This record gives sequence, C-alpha cells and structure tokens, in this order.
Amino acid sequence: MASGQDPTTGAQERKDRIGDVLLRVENITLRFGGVKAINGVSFDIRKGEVRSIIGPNGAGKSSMLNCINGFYQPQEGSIWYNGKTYSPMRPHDAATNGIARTFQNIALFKGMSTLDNIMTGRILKQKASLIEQAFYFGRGKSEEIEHREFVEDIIDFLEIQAIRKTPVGRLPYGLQKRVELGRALAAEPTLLLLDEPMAGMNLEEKEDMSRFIIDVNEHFGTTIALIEHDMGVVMDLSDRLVVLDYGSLLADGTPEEVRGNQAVIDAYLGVAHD
Ligand SMILES: Nc1ncnc2c1ncn2[C@@H]1O[C@H](COP(=O)(O)OP(=O)(O)OP(=O)(O)O)[C@@H](O)[C@H]1O
Repeated sequence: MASGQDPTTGAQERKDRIGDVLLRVENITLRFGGVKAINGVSFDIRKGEVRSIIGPNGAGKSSMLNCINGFYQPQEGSIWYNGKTYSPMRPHDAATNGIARTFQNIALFKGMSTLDNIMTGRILKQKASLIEQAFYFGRGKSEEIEHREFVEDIIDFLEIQAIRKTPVGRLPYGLQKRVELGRALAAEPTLLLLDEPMAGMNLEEKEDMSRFIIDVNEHFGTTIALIEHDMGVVMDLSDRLVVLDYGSLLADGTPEEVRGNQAVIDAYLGVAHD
C-alpha cells in the first residue's frame, strides 16, 4: 500500500473493490487412504478480495487449493464457482473458467527463457489451429504477435525485463517465483491461487512479492487465494483468512478477528489436542 495514504481511504477503497461471492467451498472432505486431509470444510471467497488460507504444517492448505483447481477430487462436498456447482471441480473446468495457480515447489521449464515460460501461460487463449501456428500464417501469425505483446506487458509489470532471455534454471529463487507469477498472470485469471509465493525468500524479496500481489489485486481486480506461513505478510495482505488445523476449519474472519482467536493461538503455540 502506498505510504502516506490516509488509512481510512485505503479501507474504503478495499471495501469498494470487494464484491459478491465468487467461489464457495461446500463441505469438502478429502481422504488419502486412512488420512483425512480435509474434514468437512466450507468457506467462501468474494470477488476482488485477498483471501488467505493459513494453518500449521499438514493442516490441509495445499490439498484445499488442489481441490479448488481440480487437481484433487474430494470424496465429499462441492465447489460453487461463478454461478455453477462443480462436484468435483475438474482441472479443465478450473483452467477454462479463469482459475490459475502457482505451486509450492516451482514448476517452470528450467531450460526455457523467462519469456518462453510466461508464453506457455497463454496456451488456453490460443484460437489458431496447430497448422496455422506451425506455419505462422493467418490467425497463427496475428495471435502470436498479440500474445507476445501481452506477455511483454507482464514482463514490464513484474520488472523482469533484464532476465527476459535468461533460462529460468539460472535465476535466483526469488526471481523464479516472480516468473511463475508471470506465467499464472498470462492466463488472465479471475481467481489466482498462490501456494506459498514467498517461501524461501529473504526479507527484500518478500517485500517485492507482497507489492506485486497487491498490485495484481488492485490493478487487474484479480481475486487472490493465498497460502503463506509468514504471519506478518499474511496479516498485511489479507482481507480475510481461513485457518485450517488437522484438516478442519478452525477460524474464518478478518486479520483482527483471527489474531485474537484463542483456538488459533493454541494451534500455533502447539497446545495438545484431546
Ligand atoms: N497426494 C497425497 N497422498 C497422500 N497424502 C497426502 C497427499 N497430499 C497431502 N497428503 C496428506 O494430507 C495432509 C494435508 O497435507 P497438505 O499438503 O494439504 O497440508 P499443508 O497444510 O499444505 O502443509 P504444509 O504447510 O506443510 O505445506 C497431510 O497429512 C499430508 O501428508
């Protein structure tokens, strides 16, 4: 958030930005054999908000993102998204309906350049036939130019012009994370799922990434669901938080509400379960 800004103006702007419910997780239960990774969890995500999912290791956070984008198919429950119920959500439905994500462990093509990696995020936007693309004529040619311009804008936005031709495997970790964000943005997502976008980063890199997340949310109006372990970052960025513990919903509310919740404090301090 810009320094020197009147905090009441900022709060009002945020309120104006947040709209109706975009996605609702309804009573999701996910099992792996005998392990209940998620246990009857429900919550919603509103248009334009930054919604964080927090909780101790193994709480079910990544599994929840995997249910939302269809990588995992829960045994019970459904996902309501933008007017339609998915039971379960399938990866293709998620991708074609504007749900994009980044991963806890970077999933880029290490030998390919920054530019080419981000271009792969445009695949679902391509309308030209394979022949048109291969021989670079007709729609293939005009589309390529259009996609390239879009990707160049993302590169400018994320301030990574200097590394546009560098193979991503040679980049430091923090920059690889930024390229991964760029690839997700190339899909022009309505809902962006970020799985620990700041893991392994130093303070300066975390500050940069926080700024980009806020900018994506404010400038593009992208709704963001975020998993992050750094509580300082989470409290600063989030409009609302969901807290999971041992696969169950422990709390749901604003940063202030969650910060003061005794069950959350106990979970983080490691108070024994009955
Ligand atoms: N593919 C899988 N196969 C078997 N068990 C799994 C699988 N994915 C997750 N789990 C289990 O489900 C539970 C929740 O895991 P999950 O990765 O969702 O937690 P998390 O909150 O994201 O943890 P962390 O903060 O450590 O990343 C854990 O007990 C985990 O071992």
